[in-house]
Amino acid sequence: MSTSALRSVAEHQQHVAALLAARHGAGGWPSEIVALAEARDRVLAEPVRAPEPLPSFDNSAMDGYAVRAAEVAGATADDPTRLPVGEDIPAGAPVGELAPGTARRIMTGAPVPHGADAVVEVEVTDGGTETVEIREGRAAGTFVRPAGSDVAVGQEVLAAGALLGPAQLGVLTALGVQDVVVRRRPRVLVVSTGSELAADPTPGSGQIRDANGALLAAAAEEAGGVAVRRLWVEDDVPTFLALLDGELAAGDVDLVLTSGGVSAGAYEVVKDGLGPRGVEFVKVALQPGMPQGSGLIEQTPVICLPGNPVSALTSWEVFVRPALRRAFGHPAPDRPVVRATLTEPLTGLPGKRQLRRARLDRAAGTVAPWGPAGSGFLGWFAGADALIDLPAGGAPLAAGDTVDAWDLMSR
Ligand SMILES: Nc1nc2c(c(=O)[nH]1)N[C@H]1C(S)=C(S)[C@@H](COP(=O)(O)OP(=O)(O)OC[C@H]3O[C@@H](n4cnc5c(N)ncnc54)[C@H](O)[C@@H]3O)O[C@H]1N2
Ligand code: MOO
Repeated sequence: MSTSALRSVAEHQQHVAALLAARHGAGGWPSEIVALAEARDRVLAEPVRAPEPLPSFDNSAMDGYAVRAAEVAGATADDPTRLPVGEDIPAGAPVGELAPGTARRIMTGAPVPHGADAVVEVEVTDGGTETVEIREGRAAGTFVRPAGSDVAVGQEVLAAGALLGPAQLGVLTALGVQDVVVRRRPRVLVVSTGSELAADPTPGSGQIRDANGALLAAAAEEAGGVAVRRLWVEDDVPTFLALLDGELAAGDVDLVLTSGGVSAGAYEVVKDGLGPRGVEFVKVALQPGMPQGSGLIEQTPVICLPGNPVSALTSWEVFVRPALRRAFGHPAPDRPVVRATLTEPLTGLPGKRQLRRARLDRAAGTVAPWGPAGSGFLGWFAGADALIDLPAGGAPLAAGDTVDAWDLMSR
């Protein structure tokens, strides 16, 4: 096939993205309520407003003495102010009172007593427990963290679309939020095709294990989805279609991901089975990942990836992962792309964009190609952590030239 007949990577990306974006129609991606403890890495479907202020009471920012600022205003090292010390206020103590003309020892995070309006840090005192010598004045408000000074009650603390990571789960816990409305995780059905795939852990002659099922299920989960089921089917069109129709009847799948059976051979079960049902099979100007299929079966997006495991995983990264994450509203759908310096010469392909497995040295800003370009080298992929993105037709690159690299360690 001449390269001019190939679909561009960008065009196929748009095609897959449109199919996934339309999955739930005008109503948008469905949401569900989950307990905060289950909400890590989920995407908020609705904003969260603070049900209470944070901090919830005025508290001390320092270990020191709660005082009335006016009473210590003139204190200096040469002319300190001496005050009697009342009851200690450790963190966890209830809010109390500060009698006029006194100070109370107070610890970081402990409630500032009524009457006090400043905290003098222990370092500018003599640390006394009966009486205290204050050696520097402090303006009203000093070292007091007022209630609501971080988050005001009713404030939108997190917007719809926020990803719930450590800081977000922390603030929601601090505010007493117990459950959140999040986008439902996309449900991915992973179907590996090929009569060479062994059901048994010890493959017979000519048989192999289902690497694609494992890597695509893991990829779906890494992207924020759920691999609802992982199936294998032999190269038999009626069996394949019966399996698919049965699975889709349940109506609980957002995306069917097949691998294998899409190229030019005699037993192309996916292409032969789904082509007549309206799924489009094209060749994309990409290596690895040239043969691709995409379409709808029973309103469910079906993306058909090539069988070579390196091709399947690269195709996932290029076409499916960003589109799926965009569809359910993930705020960071794309892998970060870094500009890095090649450690050795590299030449792309005349008519295809090429994604080469590579290792990034993030500190040095360098990238080393990792293994051969062919799509049969899954072992090399397993040792890589980046993909060098070589545009089609690129001139030979020398060590020291810069390239774009997709950082597969960053989400
Ligand atoms: N005459 C041509 N042959 C091929 C072409 C072509 O244009 N003309 N394209 C090549 C390219 S590029 C790719 S990529 C592959 C895609 O082939 P299929 O999608 O049809 O995949 P299969 O033939 O079923 O398998 C290819 C390869 O991958 C292994 N495989 C398949 N499934 C799994 C799995 N679940 N786990 C592990 N390995 C798997 C399979 O055994 C084959 O070795 O076609 C080229 N050929
Ligand atoms: O497109 Mo195939 O993925 O080059 O090996």
